[in-house]
Amino acid sequence: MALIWAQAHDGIIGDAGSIPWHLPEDLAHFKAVTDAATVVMGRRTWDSLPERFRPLPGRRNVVVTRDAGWAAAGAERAVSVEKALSGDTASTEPGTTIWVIGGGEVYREALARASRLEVTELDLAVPGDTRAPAVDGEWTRAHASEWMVSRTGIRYRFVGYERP
Ligand SMILES: CCc1nc(N)nc(N)c1OCCCOc1ncccc1N1CCC(C(F)(F)F)CC1
Repeated sequence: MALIWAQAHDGIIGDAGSIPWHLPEDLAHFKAVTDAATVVMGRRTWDSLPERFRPLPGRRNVVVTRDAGWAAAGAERAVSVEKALSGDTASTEPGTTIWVIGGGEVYREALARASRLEVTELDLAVPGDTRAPAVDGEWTRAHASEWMVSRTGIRYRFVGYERP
């Protein structure tokens, strides 16, 4: 299973339930990487999705929430990341990756079982209340693009990590 996120300086990924920047190139990257896969997200991330992307088109959407009464059109519910990964969700066709797409709590819960990280790094300092999980020494960097400049002027790059 893999995690994908976009972070500014200090690992900031969100502020008050939304992403405090607009980086169109990252949306395109996210769309391309997670296309046709199964995505697992926390309920707050589900709520943060723009209406037209709820559910994320062309993907199985699994929402992690302890609220047994929660339901939403286009979403499957799981009580934990563990259950989301081991339930019938995991029966997605072999070879398709399960992508954990946010937010902070779900990343932390999923990291221990992840073998791949796709991180968009933004050269941007913004205030935020949510941080990406720490990427420690167990991870090796599998790829890193050169720094690019977004049409919005933000410098960014795509970095991938792997571990056995
Ligand atoms: C893109 C934001 C993003 N970037 C990376 N690298 N990793 C993520 N985990 C991630 O957060 C996905 C869930 C939040 O997503 C959005 N939050 C606010 C506005 C828009 C979105 N997107 C736009 C693209 C859309 C499509 F279906 F086209 F992919 C899905 C919803």
